[in-house]
Amino acid sequence: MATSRDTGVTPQDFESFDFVVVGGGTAGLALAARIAKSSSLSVGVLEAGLWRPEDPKINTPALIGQSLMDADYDWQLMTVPQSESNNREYAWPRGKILGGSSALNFLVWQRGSKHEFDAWAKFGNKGWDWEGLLPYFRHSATVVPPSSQLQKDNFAGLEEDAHGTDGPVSVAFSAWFTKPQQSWASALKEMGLNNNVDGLRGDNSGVWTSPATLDPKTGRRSYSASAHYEPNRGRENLKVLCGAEATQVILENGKAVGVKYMHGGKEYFVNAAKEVVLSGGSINSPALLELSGIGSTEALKSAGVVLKVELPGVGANLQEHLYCSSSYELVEGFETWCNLRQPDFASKAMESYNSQDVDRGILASAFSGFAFLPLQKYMSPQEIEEVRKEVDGHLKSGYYANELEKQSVREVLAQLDNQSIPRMEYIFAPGFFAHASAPKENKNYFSILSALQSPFSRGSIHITSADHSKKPAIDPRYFSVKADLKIMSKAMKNCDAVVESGHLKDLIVRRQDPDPAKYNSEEDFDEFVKDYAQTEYHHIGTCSMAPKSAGGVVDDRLRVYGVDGLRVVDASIMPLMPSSHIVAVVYAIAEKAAAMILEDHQLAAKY
Ligand SMILES: Cc1cc2nc3c(=O)[nH]c(=O)nc-3n(C[C@H](O)[C@H](O)[C@H](O)COP(=O)(O)OP(=O)(O)OC[C@H]3O[C@@H](n4cnc5c(N)ncnc54)[C@H](O)[C@@H]3O)c2cc1C
Repeated sequence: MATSRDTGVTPQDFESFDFVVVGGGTAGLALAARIAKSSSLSVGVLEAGLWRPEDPKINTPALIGQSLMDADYDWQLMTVPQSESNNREYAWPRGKILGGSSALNFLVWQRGSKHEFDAWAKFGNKGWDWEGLLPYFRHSATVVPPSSQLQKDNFAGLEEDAHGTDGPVSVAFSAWFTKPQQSWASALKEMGLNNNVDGLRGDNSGVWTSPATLDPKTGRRSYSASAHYEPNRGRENLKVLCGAEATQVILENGKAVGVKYMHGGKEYFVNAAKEVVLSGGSINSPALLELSGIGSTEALKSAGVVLKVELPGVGANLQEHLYCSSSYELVEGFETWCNLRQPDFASKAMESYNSQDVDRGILASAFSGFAFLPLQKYMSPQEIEEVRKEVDGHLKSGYYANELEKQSVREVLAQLDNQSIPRMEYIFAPGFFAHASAPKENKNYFSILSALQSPFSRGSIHITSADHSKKPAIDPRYFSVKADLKIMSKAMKNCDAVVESGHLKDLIVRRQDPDPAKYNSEEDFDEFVKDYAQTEYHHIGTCSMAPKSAGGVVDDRLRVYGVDGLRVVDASIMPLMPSSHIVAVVYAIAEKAAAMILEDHQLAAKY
């Protein structure tokens, strides 16, 4: 059973603040801490989950995945059946814990392509281009450069001027690598991918080694509870109430004046003298807006909620990366995360992890091998033309819910020939990371995860009832634009070409997934993807930042249209998916939002 610690705050001392932040997750804690550090304004954070600072499942990097869909840590959400994915319901894990999804995530630290952020600005969001976000990417983290050995052996690199040197989140490179990762990177380079020394400078194309949210001093995960809450716990003007689930934002005369919440089975109200900020994440922020009467007439009517502010974009423009895995059995002689399944190996690994050595070994490691490709690297011009045609058809057919959805899709189409913007990601997993079969005992594997970076499908999230305890209907409409399926299944098929290169061939016994006895043709691979693709946990867009007329929910200062004193600050405001893992983007959004909020109250952020 997971243990938790008390933040020392009760509903009785949580009655009124200048700012009430809903959600002590990635963005919520980063924002709250920056405001509290920079001013004397008071900030109260409501978090549904508990604070678990000593939990090894959270702190130990290589134990990722162990807390997913577990009620002690996770909201345990599922999608509705996905008709284009053989009616599967996908699990959508989300952190329900202080630190939110940054406590559960896979620690990867990336930023995407600068063109994608420039597109955010193009949609009408002043100051949200790459140059406008870069200072906040820097403020959010302290990035430790790799050792010269790591640079030499594992292609790890860093251009120091692009990175933060004194931000709250600790970012560093894993010190443990499995040898086949180097061979995999060499094979991809031989196939024509560029060797990108540092993929975090706005050009993320090619093969590179990614850093992770690791604290090299402790060997632990660095996340928003450890980076933002713990160092600021003593501040008089910052209070965090855990185990408190917000159920409604209360509006008076068009202004958000506070939040109703449940704690210990009782209902309470907390007053917000200046503003309420929703940081509940891409699923819960739109749901809370709808529970509060803010959303589309249709969605609120069918849930039985009285409409207070008509805002049709709430819950629309849902975008998600998906991935699907290929697994490969390795010949004898390599060490991988699979070894951690052996009790002797695992206990020795735990000893070195606890030993305080500089290099804490395998348990302090995270995913680090990445390749980002344009479609042109594995699809023919004719196949790319078919993608264009199909998406063009959807643009004309009424498939997309609003102008922003169309604009964001048109942007991807217009840039499809720009090969510096990746559309596919390959992740090297140093272990068994597949879903169609189980690993064989005492065998080692590596896996290649093929992840769709610029989905054309758009979905939605809406509440189904006025009762906050009922789960929302999550409908990403996976593969409703079939091009998304083709782009993924062709990328998976292309993995064969990668592993058959001279660099890897002799290291592999066989491909285990997709099973070569069953999956060979292009159609077989399509079926495999439909049956086994998984969420990459990167959900965005449901409270998009864009002009209201296009379907936006917040303006470019993240203020909710039609309500005073209410903002949304989390992953849900991204109008177009970046081609990267997104936690670094969420932290940058929170840092930029804190600076804007302080500015709006005639104050300046302190770094
Ligand atoms: C399993 C997993 C793996 C991932 N791997 C990576 C990765 O390796 N790299 C990467 O860059 N990204 C990764 N991501 C994505 C990234 O971590 C998230 O996109 C990001 O953390 C989201 O931040 P957020 O602030 O929007 O939401 P969250 O961090 O999820 O925060 C929302 C918080 O609000 C709380 N909350 C919600 N509703 C209420 C309510 N009504 N009342 C009170 N509290 C509420 C939640 O409990 C939560 O703490 C992963 C995500 C998951 C789940």
